[in-house]
Amino acid sequence: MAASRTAEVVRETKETQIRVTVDLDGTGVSKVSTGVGFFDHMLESFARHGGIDMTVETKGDLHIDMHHTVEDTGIVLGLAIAKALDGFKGVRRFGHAYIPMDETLTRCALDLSNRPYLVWKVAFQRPKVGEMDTELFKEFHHAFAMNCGACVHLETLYGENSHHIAESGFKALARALRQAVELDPKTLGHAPSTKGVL
Ligand SMILES: O=P(O)(O)OC[C@@H](O)[C@@H](O)c1cnc[nH]1
Repeated sequence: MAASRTAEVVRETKETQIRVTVDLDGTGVSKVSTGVGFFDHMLESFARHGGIDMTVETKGDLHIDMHHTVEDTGIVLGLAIAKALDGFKGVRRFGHAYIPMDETLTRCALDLSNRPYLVWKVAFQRPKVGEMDTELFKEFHHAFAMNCGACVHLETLYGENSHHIAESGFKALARALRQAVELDPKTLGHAPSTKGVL
């Protein structure tokens, strides 16, 4: 019986108080509450398409703006997934996904290298989606990648609608991650790296 790949991370600052739980071998059931409706929708989509059971409880200083809420949630979600992966042993390590949403096509390629990096080739035609500033989506993806230990390349190949561009990005990240965290019989028991450790 494989060890459970679950984790809980709690992070409290003067700006945000966040609790995240993940189960990497779930079926994408989520309970999300950040105080930002569109962001909740994106995180629910991330859980569903990542096949990750997830709870996200974020209380942030929204009276200032949404920046801390969105960025810090990305930090804690990244930390929780890295904690559940427990040294990346036995996983595929690499994942990629192409996600169409109507007129939009987005690509994500991801490496659980433990050398975190973000290549962001996503542009929006509108400053907001719902009540969210579109500039915050990069903040989330950057915070997530840095704290998950993932090298993430996310690119909108083409698209117009800002909802589709944002959501296809969360779906592409989720589907690429889902592939990367799959257990690989060829790497069980050791890290998938020629240097012997990630
Ligand atoms: O996961 P789906 O793409 O089936 O739908 C999710 C929901 O976001 C969908 O209603 C949507 C369609 N266009 C923008 N959003």
